[in-house]
Amino acid sequence: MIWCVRLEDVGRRYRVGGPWVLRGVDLDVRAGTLLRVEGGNGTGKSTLLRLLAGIDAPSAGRVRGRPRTRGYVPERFPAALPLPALGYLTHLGRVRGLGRRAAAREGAAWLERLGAGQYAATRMRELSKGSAQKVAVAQALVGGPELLLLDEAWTGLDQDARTVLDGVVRERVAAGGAVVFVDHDPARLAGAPHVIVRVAAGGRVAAEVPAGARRPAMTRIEALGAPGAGVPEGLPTGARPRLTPYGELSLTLPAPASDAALRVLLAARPGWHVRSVRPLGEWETDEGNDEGSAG
Ligand SMILES: Nc1ncnc2c1ncn2[C@@H]1O[C@H](COP(=O)(O)OP(=O)(O)OP(=O)(O)O)[C@@H](O)[C@H]1O
Repeated sequence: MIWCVRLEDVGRRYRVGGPWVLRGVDLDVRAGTLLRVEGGNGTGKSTLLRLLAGIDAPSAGRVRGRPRTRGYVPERFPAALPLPALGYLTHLGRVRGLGRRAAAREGAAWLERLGAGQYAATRMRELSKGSAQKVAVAQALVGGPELLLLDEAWTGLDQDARTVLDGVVRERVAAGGAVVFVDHDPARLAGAPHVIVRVAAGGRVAAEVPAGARRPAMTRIEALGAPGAGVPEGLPTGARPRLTPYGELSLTLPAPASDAALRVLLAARPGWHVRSVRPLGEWETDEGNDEGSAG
């Protein structure tokens, strides 16, 4: 099974000699999976999400293989900005590599979908709490992040927007993204998480697969290209390519994304000859993960 980001023996404390908030944490966040993080107040759930997001660094251990595109909704969104909502989203989209028009289009679409389209031109600091939270969610979604981290992102949203966010989470996971969320409502996305991560006081973290949950279906595509060919551009989120100098390509990816990957291979010039497409066994591993970089 492929992973998207991995924590290895990670510890975090906020001052030298201070108490460990997280300690000895080993955790795989795999492509195409939904993880729910649980634990009492102050146990370190937000700290865990910040480490996964890369906006905080571990005091011990390491983080490997963080995907390039990440979206993060913090527990408290700093909304007191003088920018209009859509201007802010467009700016973020550009930071994530979209062109100006594409970034503006995507930002507007997310505002619309979350029911905040009428606030596109409103300065962020003038937004109501609920509308600011919609912008907080939209900013995490612009650019279609491979890894999405939601820290109580539903809090403050109206019921319609909560339902939209539930749907978006399911869509991201089905498209091969990984989503990690914290929410105080135990019924949030009930039955959907593939993994429950429990953070205990003292910083120990245990991950378990809930009864009845199945690993997401994965596919492996083998293809042959020209010797020396590079990895084709535009592969879907969550696709892990391994390529030999002889042009032998092995792609492991969440099953729902396999059609999109095949389209990329067939449209590429010079082309790829697809040799096989097969479902991966539920526990089959992908040894090709070792290229993950230290974070
Ligand atoms: N920037 C910081 N500086 C110092 N201590 C911090 C910092 N951030 C968090 N902490 C401490 O780390 C511990 C864990 O905090 P964290 O916010 O990660 O917990 P949490 O499980 O998300 O809590 P809650 O459920 O209340 O949101 C707390 O004791 C908190 O006071």
